[in-house]
This record gives sequence, structure tokens and C-alpha cells, in this order.
Amino acid sequence: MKKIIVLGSSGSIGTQTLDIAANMKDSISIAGLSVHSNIELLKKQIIKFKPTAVCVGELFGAQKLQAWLKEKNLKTKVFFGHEGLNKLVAIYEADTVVVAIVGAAGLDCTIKAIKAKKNIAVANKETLVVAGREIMKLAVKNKVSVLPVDSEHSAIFQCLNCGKKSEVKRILLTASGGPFYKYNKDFSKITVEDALAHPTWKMGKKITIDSATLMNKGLEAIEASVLFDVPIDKIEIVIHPQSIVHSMVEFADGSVIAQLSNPDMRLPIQYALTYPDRKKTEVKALDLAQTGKLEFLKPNFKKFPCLNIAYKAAKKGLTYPAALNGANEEAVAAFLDKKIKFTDIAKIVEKTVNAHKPAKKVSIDACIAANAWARVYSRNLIHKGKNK
Ligand SMILES: NC(=O)C1=CN([C@@H]2O[C@H](COP(=O)(O)OP(=O)(O)OC[C@H]3O[C@@H](n4cnc5c(N)ncnc54)[C@H](OP(=O)(O)O)[C@@H]3O)[C@@H](O)[C@H]2O)C=CC1
Ligand SMILES: CC(=O)[C@@H](O)[C@H](O)COP(=O)(O)O
Ligand SMILES: [Mn+2]
Repeated sequence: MKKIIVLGSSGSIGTQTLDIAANMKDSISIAGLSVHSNIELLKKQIIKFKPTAVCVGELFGAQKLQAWLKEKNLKTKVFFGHEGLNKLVAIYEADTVVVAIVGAAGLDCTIKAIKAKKNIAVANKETLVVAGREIMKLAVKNKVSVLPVDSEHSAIFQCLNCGKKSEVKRILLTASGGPFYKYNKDFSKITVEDALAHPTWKMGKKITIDSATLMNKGLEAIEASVLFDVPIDKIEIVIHPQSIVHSMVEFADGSVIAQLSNPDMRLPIQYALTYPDRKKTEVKALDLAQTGKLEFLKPNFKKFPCLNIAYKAAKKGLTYPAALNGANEEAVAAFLDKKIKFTDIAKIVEKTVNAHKPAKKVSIDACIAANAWARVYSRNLIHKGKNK
């Protein structure tokens, strides 16, 4: 029996993880859950899965939840806040933590989970962008696994099994291109509603905006580089609007191995939980004759400057990726709040990364500091309107 904690259980990945757990009751049980503010959904999840412990964002919410649990005569322990997440991931009833929180808010508890010897199924790419190499070192030291949930990384992970690491020539990371790949109008006029209309995936708001700017692919290139210990210049982006081929690996002999399925996150989430086994899923079987044309195109770095900015930060290394992430989180939040234009996202991130003074020695603390510095710096740009 795999005993899992789902961090971010109210989100897109979190709810799909719980659907999988409900379908695999004999092999997956829920030891813990966390939400930030969606306590009403958490209540339903507690009734259904009877976790040992849960965590919510704030004390007030925790108190209200505690009172409700008492009324229902339920014994679930309640934690809150940042420290609460750290306590939750360490509960002894769990062996695996699914990190489905959005943003670098997932970093500290991922570190604590690894130190508590829990295996990690990671959807939260921001954590890997901020301090991925340090996290992977920590996982090795604590003898725990870090398995990818992100669809492309699950695909790459599966393809890499077809050869040796030394035989990898290139990783071909596929991108849908988002809603604007063929858009030829003024990008500065793109609205939040336009940007949230992803053509192939239904996801949380932050990642959907990242997909629209193609920053998601920049973050994913860094994520792949740290997860699989492959230099960034061996990772190439291919636009594939159908999201059927989830990524590919080219080996020394010229063989290109790909993983395909209909776009449905339940497949990579489940694989991260059943690996090395493959079990039946609810995912619609792929019928290629029905799917029709599969297209592959070169990315347009001019139209999507976030891609260039992310690759530059990755090549510079040190704490640049952490700064990139901090600025992007702030800029995306400001765009969603309608405080800045779509095209300001790239400008803010670029200015922040350019102003970053990296730490000389990379450590988890230095990465956290760089991410925090970038948040303050970019917030300042947003408030002062210097991004114009
Ligand atoms: N959705 C997808 O298909 C994919 C997502 N990912 C990655 O997975 C992660 C989650 O994405 P997604 O599920 O779409 O996001 P959602 O926005 O749908 O869900 C985010 C979850 O995190 C919680 N949360 C938000 N802020 C905080 C915080 N400060 N502290 C603790 N918890 C918080 C939310 O709680 P509440 O609801 O209470 O606010 C919610 O449970 C992201 O890193 C994303 O890049 C990767 C591949 C695919
Ligand atoms: C489902 C998933 O893994 C997302 O990260 C997805 O890749 C986003 O789509 P884009 O390819 O448009 O960024
Ligand atoms: Mn992805």
C-alpha cells in the first residue's frame, strides 16, 4: 500500500491525484492533504479519504476546520501555515509526498519531506527551477526518489529508460505553443481571459499563463535539466500543437524515442505513483488514425521572449534560475490581477534577471534568497510602472 500526502489537494493536479487514489483504493491510501484556502473542498476530501492530518493556509481557517471536525467526530489532525506544511510532510503514516502546490511555496516543504525520508512525486516545477540541483543532491543523500509528474518530464523519464545516460544526444521537449502560437495581432492587447484559454490542457491559472507566454517551456527546460542531469543546451523545444507526443529523447545512434497519449494528466500522475508498474487508467485510448495530423514546428523566440530569457538564465546558472522564477511568479500574479499587460510579463522578468547579483556559491538558502529578492525587485518594478 502506498501512503501518500497530497500537497495542493484542491488544485488541478491535486484533485486528479485524488481521483486516481479513489480508483486505486487497494494500493493507494491518503495519509495527508493540504489546501491554501479552499477549506470547503478540503472538508469533502476529508470525509472521503479520512486522512491522518491536513494543513490549511491560515490559523483562522484551521480553527474553523477544527470545530467542524469536532462536530463530525473526526480525528484528523489540523496544521496551518508554512510550519504546518513542514509538520504535515513529516508524519510517519506517509511514505510519498505529491507536491502539487503552485509556485515556490512548495520548496521548503519539499525539502522537509525529503529530509523526513519521503519519496517525492513532483508536479511543482517552480521548486525545481529555484533549487532543483540542490534538491536532487538532497534526495540522493536521503535515499529517496524524485519522480516527475509534469507530462513532458514523465515522457522523458520513460524515454530515457531506452538507453544509457551517456548515449543521450538531445532531449526534444514538446510545447503546445499555447493559445497565441499563430496569433498575429498586437500581443500587448491580449487579455487575461484570452490567455487563460489553453488549447489542449485544463490547468490552474498560473501555469496556464506560463503556457501562453511560453515561460512554461523555459521553466520545463530547466526542470528537465535538473531532474535528468542533462546540460541545458542538449534540451531543444519543439512546438507540437496537438499535445499528443509529450516529449522525445534522441540517442547516439539517431533513434528518437517518444511517449504518446491523449493529453490527460491522470496518466503521468498515476505513473509517478505506480512506477515501475503500469496500471489501467481512465485515460481515453489513443487512436492515431482518429487524431489525424501531428505537427512539429520550430519555436519562435522573437514572438515569445520568455523562452530566451529562461534559457539565458539557465545557461548563466548559479542563482539566476531562482531569480527568473521569483520575477515570473510576481509578474504572472500582476497580469492575472490586471495590473500589467501580457507583454509586461517578459519585460519585468528580463529586467529582474538582468539586475540579479548571483550568489557565488549555490546552496538551498542562496536559492531561496535569490527567489525572494527577485519577488521584491519585480514587485517594485510593477508598482513603479518601470516596466513600461
Ligand atoms: N495543472 C496541470 O495540468 C499541471 C500542473 N503542473 C504544475 O503543478 C503545480 C500545481 O498546478 P495546478 O494544479 O495547475 O495549480 P492550481 O492553481 O490548480 O492548484 C494549486 C494548489 O496549490 C495550493 N496553493 C496555492 N498557493 C499556495 C500557497 N502559497 N501555499 C500552499 N498551497 C498553495 C492551492 O490551494 P487553494 O485551492 O486552497 O488555493 C491548490 O491546492 C504547478 O507548479 C504547475 O506548474 C505541472 C504540469 C501540469
Ligand atoms: C500538462 C502539462 O504538463 C503542462 O505543463 C503543459 O505542458 C502545458 O502546455 P504547454 O505545452 O502549452 O506549455
Ligand atoms: Mn508540462
